[in-house]
Amino acid sequence: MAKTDQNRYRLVCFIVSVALNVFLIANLCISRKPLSWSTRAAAEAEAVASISCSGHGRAFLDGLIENGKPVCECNACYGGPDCSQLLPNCVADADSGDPLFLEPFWLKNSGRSTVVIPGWHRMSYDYSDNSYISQELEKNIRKLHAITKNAVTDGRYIVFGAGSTQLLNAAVYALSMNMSSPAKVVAEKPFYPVYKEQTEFFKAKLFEFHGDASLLRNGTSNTIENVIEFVASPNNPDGNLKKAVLEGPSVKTIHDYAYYWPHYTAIPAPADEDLMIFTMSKLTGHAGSRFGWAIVKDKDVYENMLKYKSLADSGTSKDTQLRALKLIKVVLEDGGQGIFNFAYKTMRGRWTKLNHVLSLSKRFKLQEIPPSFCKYSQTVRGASPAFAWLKCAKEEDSNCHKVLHHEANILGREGGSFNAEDRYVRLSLVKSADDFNLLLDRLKELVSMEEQNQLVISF
Ligand SMILES: Cc1ncc(COP(=O)(O)O)c(C=O)c1O
Repeated sequence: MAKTDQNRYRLVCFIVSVALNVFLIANLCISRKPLSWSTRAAAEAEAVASISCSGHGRAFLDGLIENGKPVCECNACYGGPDCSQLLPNCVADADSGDPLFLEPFWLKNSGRSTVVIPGWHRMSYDYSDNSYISQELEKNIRKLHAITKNAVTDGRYIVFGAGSTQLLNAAVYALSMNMSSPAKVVAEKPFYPVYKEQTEFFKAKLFEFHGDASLLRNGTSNTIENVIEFVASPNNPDGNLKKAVLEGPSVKTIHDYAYYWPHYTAIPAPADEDLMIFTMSKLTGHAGSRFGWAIVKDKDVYENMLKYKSLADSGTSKDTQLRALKLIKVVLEDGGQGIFNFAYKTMRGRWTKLNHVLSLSKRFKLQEIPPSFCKYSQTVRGASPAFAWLKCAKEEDSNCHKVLHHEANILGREGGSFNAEDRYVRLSLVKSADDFNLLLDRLKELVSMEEQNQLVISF
């Protein structure tokens, strides 16, 4: 190389190296820039998180304050200032479907899932496109279904609701608006009680609750007109994957997919129905945030649901939408692996333990759900339902809820609430570990009493 070329080469190297150093130092300075207005919020959040409630409760920023500190809110059956005391003779409450089993996942992922909401955040009724819906959230919901392989969203409209509860009724309104006579709203038993309760409570000229769908199926064909059928799959209470029992030109179906997540069921294929409803409550466990969404094929139905939403509450809270966006982004970060593995392992573990305890009983029978192939995990998966649908097998135990309550201090939900026989009782498996462990202990005692009684009889 000639001397002048060598000098030119050295000069270029020198300039590149100086530029690189300037860039790196500038970057370092920017990333080290101290936070300003958000530090106070972060300090408050960390202070409340550091309050110890013995692992049996939690203190919250908006909880009651005593001696200048938020107080511990204890899990059921625990008390005392730090929730360390187990309360004697406390009822094992397995009634509600409060999905607190997911709380440990979010405690472990506090950093990734925290949102800071400044006082000026989205004060308007609308987003800048004059809608009530965050486009970014809608985009991420579509991605979520694509990675989970549980629903088709291409070419569909999405409506947000205050939980899926609100969307269930919005869907009944929207579907019944174009029917020639009041819609008969039905569901095959056993069904989620809110379908009946809500339809009857919001009584309108457009629709009425008509009971069990299978009774209509068995009737004459002209009764299957202007019908709206609710189908929950997996079903609440029994965890079965279900299809509509009615079909025909004037039958509309609302597919409630609250539990169609890898936590609770194998995903056999993406759902591809005209009207599908999902909820954050059972996906991330944030029932308190009240966020659900409907995926709708028909434009008129979508617009009627939007109209319902606009008149009911002028759109879903922007704070809720921001939180939902953050949580869904955490789910998406690792393709769902983190939350879906945690949730499936927890639910599967609970189901296995429950089966083990009840396999020793002749008096109580659990529903059977066979293993099946899951498109999400690409494996065959054993059952992991959200609820146990327990049957009292003995003739005289005709009210299973009463049997559990009187003999074992367990609170379930009567079969009758689901339009089924009271010989069945639903036990929630999605609550906190404290709730589940107490339920399991009480069932163990009940089954061991059965074994002792049998020993006495055989002597
Ligand atoms: C089958 C079913 N659908 C809908 C809901 C309502 O959920 P949310 O209003 O919290 O979205 C529930 C809640 O338990 C449910 O079990």
